[in-house]
Amino acid sequence: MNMKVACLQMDIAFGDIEENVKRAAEQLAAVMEQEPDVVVLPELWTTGYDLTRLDVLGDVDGVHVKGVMSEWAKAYDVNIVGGSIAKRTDDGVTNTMYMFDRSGEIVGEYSKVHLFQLMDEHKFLAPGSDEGQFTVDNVPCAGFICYDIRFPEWLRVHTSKGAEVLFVVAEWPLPRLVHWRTLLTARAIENQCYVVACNRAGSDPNNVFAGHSMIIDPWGEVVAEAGEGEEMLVGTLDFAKIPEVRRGIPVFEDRRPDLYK
Ligand SMILES: O=C(O)CCC(=O)C(=O)O
Repeated sequence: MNMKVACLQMDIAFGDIEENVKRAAEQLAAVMEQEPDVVVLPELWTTGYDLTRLDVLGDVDGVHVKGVMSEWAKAYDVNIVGGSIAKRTDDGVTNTMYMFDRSGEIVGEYSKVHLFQLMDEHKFLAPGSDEGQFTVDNVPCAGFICYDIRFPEWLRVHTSKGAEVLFVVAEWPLPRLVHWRTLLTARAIENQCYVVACNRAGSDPNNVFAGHSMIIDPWGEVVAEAGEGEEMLVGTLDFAKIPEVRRGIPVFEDRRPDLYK
């Protein structure tokens, strides 16, 4: 079985939700000509890192943007891994990913559990505590947000439970591009699964972002990689590769959970 995935590596207008919804809608319409099964958006794609204004910009219970993405999924008959948005509740603002199936139903929700202190996330966001497991056309998947990829044990929790595709959405800065590429590749190799990573392009008042969205196979080979600018990255996952790689090097059988979790 194959699955065609598309990452919308968009530039994000700082704090301008209306403009960002318009930009995403345009990229989505354009990429649908390639008939992907799944479309992935970047982290905080409606607001960017406008952290000091998230108490105002945050989407109350995610209702507005959930509605927009649900309509897109239905209209295009496509699964959507909805990047993340600032979700506002009485308990604070979370950096939250919503996943939709082709009928526009929400099939998953995940709030970033590792907040990135270097960019002050811990001062403005509340951490999540739930796992981001979901299925796309019956394939078990999991969602992660940016800094999460520095915590291999968190991704392993999900692959141990069967995830075959790890979707990563990010606003990863350019100065650490080498970490982005290396960590994503390592996560694919050690988990012997696909990694689909959608980063943003462009800059905000504090950072220049790396782009370089990537699709990596279970052997660690790059299926597709974007450049630094705005781009729609499309690639095909071939699920026959997962058992092939796992048969060759049976990492999951050889683990010693009696010594470590
Ligand atoms: O870990 C990094 O270097 C980048 C993380 C990040 O930018 C984020 O989590 O938003």
